[in-house]
Amino acid sequence: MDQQNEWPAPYKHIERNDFVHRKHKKQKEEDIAVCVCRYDANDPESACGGSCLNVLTSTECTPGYCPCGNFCKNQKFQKCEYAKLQLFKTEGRGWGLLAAEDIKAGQFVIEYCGEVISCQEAKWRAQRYEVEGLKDAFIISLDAYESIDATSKGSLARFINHSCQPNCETRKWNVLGEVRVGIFAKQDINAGTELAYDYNFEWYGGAKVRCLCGAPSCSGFLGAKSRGFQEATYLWEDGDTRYSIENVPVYDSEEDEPATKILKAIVPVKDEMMADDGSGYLLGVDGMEPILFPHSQPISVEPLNSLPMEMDGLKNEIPGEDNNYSEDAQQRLTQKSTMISRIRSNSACRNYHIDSSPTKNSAFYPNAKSKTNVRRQVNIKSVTDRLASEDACQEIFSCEESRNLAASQLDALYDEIRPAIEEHERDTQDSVPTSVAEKWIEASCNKLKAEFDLYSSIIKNITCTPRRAENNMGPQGVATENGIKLLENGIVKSEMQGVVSLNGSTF
Ligand SMILES: C[S@@+](CC[C@H](N)C(=O)[O-])C[C@H]1O[C@@H](n2cnc3c(N)ncnc32)[C@H](O)[C@@H]1O
Repeated sequence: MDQQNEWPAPYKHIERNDFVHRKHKKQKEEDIAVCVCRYDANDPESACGGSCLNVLTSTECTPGYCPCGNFCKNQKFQKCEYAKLQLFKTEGRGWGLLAAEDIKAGQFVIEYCGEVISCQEAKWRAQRYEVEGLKDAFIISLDAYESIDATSKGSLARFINHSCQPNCETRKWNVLGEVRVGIFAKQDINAGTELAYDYNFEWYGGAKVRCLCGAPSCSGFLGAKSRGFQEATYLWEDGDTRYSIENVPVYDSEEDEPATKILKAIVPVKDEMMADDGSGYLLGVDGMEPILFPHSQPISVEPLNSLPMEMDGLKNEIPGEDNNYSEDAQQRLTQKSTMISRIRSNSACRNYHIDSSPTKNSAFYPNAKSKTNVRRQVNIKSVTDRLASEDACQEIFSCEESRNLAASQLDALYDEIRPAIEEHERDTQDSVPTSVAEKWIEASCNKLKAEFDLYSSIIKNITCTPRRAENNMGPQGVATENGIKLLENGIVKSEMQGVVSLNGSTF
């Protein structure tokens, strides 16, 4: 067997993500989530087990802040608490990874490490790799804005193949303020079983690759449901037989199929794994426990269990069709008003997202319509022109003044915190410090309250105070230019009779 088949293509083994387009974030003290666990020597679960508040929100405890100190069990990414794993050569799917010990359902298996790059860079790289003829794709999506590329730097997780009936899954965790991707067991996995997860929605391979997972419900291609896959333009090359079905043993019936498949395993000893091949790359798995299997001895690999396929539940938040406003109305939006459109809490990160770029989504979903908060502006003067009561007009003007003040305070705050927002947009695009978000929320609430007071005052005074004489008003019952439609048959008609009808009562 030549060198190319004997070893995987060289790559640098890392156990921490390498940030290529930005710096690693420094977690701010105010953003550290501290749990309320207390270590109890008689109960190992007490030190940040399944009921730890941080575990429940997929957040690792921060060393030095966790009340359980060194007993804390919720620092698995940070401490690289991986399962024992074994690299092996599959039939037809290149290299794969198998469990070298029994793994429990839910157990953290390994982190998917690589270079953290922007999604744009991921697209470029995927195209470049395809042009360069790389058959294996190692880019997975981290979030809407970033991807992890394990092509030239990565952890052993880069060798985990895809299955449409996987025994593992990816989960995102917040570790010291950064989102990291872990491979977790979906079920109990016996030693010797190949590990696999469903690449759908994670897949950023440029090329369409026929799936050889062998599952009865196989979708046919890798990542057939993912975004990267749909954008790919791939021409199947005639000579490309690597992933052809012919290369895979076919069993006519269950009796024909051996209970365990003997596969060629690569069983490097630790020194070999860490050996520098002189090219600047380290082959294999430094930092791992020595592999259990003796050198060159064939190992038995259990086929993946045939479980019903579980579809990834990922929902793309593509704005829907529920926009009741006209194109004109949308165009009237100023950029600033749309900048302050949305603050959403991010349960995985416990931070807040201040969306200053409403058009951002469209870059990723070119066909998606952006959902903007269009609000009709009320022409206050046109309303007060219709009211005979000076007090009513004064009340509305005063509410309007408060609303304007709150709006300008929000604008000023935006200018003040824009550097922080923009820094985080560039860095993670996903979060800003809690203190910034809190200020923002407070100012937004003040503005909303002021708006509410203003509109309440308008409605109250329109319905409960006398109007000016009809010849001083616009078309009867309809204030066309301000978007408020006065009730034609109820209030106005009653008012002309000298009474105002409210909820069916006559005053
Ligand atoms: C993340 S790598 C996995 C490790 C890879 N097998 C190797 O040898 O380095 C993903 C690549 O493995 C191959 N692969 C993974 N799962 C596969 C499957 N179910 N069927 C066919 N090829 C698969 C594809 O070439 C894919 O681009």
